Amino acid sequence: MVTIALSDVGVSLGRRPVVHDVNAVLAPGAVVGIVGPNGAGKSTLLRATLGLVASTGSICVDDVPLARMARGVAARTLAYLPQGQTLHWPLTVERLVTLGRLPHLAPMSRLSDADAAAVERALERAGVADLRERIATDLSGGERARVLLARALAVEAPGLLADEPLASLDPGHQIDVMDLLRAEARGGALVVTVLHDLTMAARYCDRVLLMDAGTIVADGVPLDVLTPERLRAVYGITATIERFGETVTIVPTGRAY
Ligand SMILES: Nc1ncnc2c1ncn2[C@@H]1O[C@H](COP(=O)(O)OP(=O)(O)OP(=O)(O)O)[C@@H](O)[C@H]1O
Repeated sequence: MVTIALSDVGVSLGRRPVVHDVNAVLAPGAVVGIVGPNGAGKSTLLRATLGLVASTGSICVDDVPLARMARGVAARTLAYLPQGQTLHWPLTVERLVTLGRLPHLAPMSRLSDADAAAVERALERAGVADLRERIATDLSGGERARVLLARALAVEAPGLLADEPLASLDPGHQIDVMDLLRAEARGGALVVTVLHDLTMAARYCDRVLLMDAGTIVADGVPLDVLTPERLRAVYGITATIERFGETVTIVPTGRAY
């Protein structure tokens, strides 16, 4: 289990402040969605939380300042699925997913049976076991996205930070991935995921952080956060929000000018 505490987090890129005044405690056992318009700072916040970009304020992972954690420990604790990653090396899917075990390996050591079993579980859970012999650079965008998710799952970290895991996926695979993220959380993991699909955020997230202009402007259960007024103010859209029993649908209907 892992808890991430963000206090007054800020990030500047190229001298531009792109994230500021972010405060949140992210506890295990939940799917936390980060939503907000393009350029709001979602990916940058995720990258700062992983120590991939320099930040101000404080980021603690289980009460340990991220800056003081050894890289290997951080990499075993927080798995990362980056946004739209391009693949350059013609590796087989199985080898690519095996790279997810790197944080667990001592230098020059071989994969253990436990590593191989973790890779197998990740291939199965991401639904890409049948692609294992394929060259990853030859895959379609959606297939590649699921393979990269499998690589992140292979880490078997207590925290999973996923940046737009639904991009390129067809509706069935979107549901599969969100079901999988929810299952991870129900198993005790902390799952933090950037999403653009507000219906998926409302249906699958236990908590939603709505970002605008570099900071969190609302934080809570999805339907408390994703109100028509906020969607108008933050995204500049009108939207219908409907509930059918347990099922929620948020459909953007137009621009609100
Ligand atoms: N290297 C950089 N130098 C300067 N500004 C940058 C740099 N990288 C990103 N930015 C800016 O930081 C802001 C936040 O970018 P970020 O990628 O975090 O947004 P996002 O909310 O994830 O957006 P999207 O939904 O489009 O993926 C944007 O305005 C972006 O142009």
